[in-house]
Amino acid sequence: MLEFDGLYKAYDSNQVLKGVSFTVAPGQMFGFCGSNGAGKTTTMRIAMGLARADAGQVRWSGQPVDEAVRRRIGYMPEERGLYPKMKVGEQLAYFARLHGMDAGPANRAAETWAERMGLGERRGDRVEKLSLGNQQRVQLAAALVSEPDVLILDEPFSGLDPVGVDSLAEALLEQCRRGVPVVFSSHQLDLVERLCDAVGILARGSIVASGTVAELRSTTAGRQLRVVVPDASPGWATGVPGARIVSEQRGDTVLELAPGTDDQQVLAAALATGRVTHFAWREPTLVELFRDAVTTPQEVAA
Ligand SMILES: Nc1ncnc2c1ncn2[C@@H]1O[C@H](COP(=O)(O)OP(=O)(O)OP(=O)(O)O)[C@@H](O)[C@H]1O
Repeated sequence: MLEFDGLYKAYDSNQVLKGVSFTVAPGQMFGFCGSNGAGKTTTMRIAMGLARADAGQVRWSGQPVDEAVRRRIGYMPEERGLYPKMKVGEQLAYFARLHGMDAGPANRAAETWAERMGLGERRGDRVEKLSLGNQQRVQLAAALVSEPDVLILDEPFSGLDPVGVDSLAEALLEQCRRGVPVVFSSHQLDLVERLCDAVGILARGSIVASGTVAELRSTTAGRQLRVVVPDASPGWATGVPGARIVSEQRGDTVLELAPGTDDQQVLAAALATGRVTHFAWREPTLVELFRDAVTTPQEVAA
């Protein structure tokens, strides 16, 4: 288990982290979300020993993460960290050696990962000659080349084209299948929703929502119903008891139903205004859950 336990961090008077706690199980893909400046990078940097927490601890398998443990962590920093003049293959082998691999296996792993990230033909090129997206792939390969026990990746998908996203996603899912806990930060919430078994949303210095996307959905305040009545008179749902109109656009209405409200009453009201072509409960997307979590004043721990 990778545990982030009660992390506090202030930069001068800016109290960035106020008790950040979450756990990532072996084989779990954890999406770490939060607005710009919420403290995701700071949290990851603390795990990697690049920033010091004022309080709290990061543990792996019950042990505080120290330099020896960090050698077993594949990390992708937000600021990236490649040597521009070094060739792709040499660079990957170098990172593998840094993590303790011998020369032979390091060279083989470099070859394998260059190939897997679609960089096979660029192995002999200097990194600075590559496009930004391809440099990103090298950076990812550098995090994966030592077959780490844990992966901590700061916005690994940013800047990748759809093919790059797919090859990285597949590589990460494979790591999860090997039992590696993977935590990555991202603003691409559709991707997080698609890939992650668990999500943590950081806001106001702590995790305000965490769990599977299904769990986050079950803790949202109201249930939403989408009703389409193409010929409806505007505002038809205004008088339906327990229903609040969230949006209404040319007969396409989203309603939030208070607990205990009978959806059949809503259906009857809809039928009374015209022909109903769509009537279904609507699952909030992660984007909507995120907006809700970062704007809700009280903290919602799941
Ligand atoms: N070295 C530093 N010195 C002073 N303040 C810092 C330092 N590093 C980060 N901060 C501040 O800490 C806060 C959190 O920044 P951080 O980079 O961790 O957020 P983030 O969630 O990763 O944001 P983003 O999504 O924009 O990358 C910000 O207010 C930032 O200005």
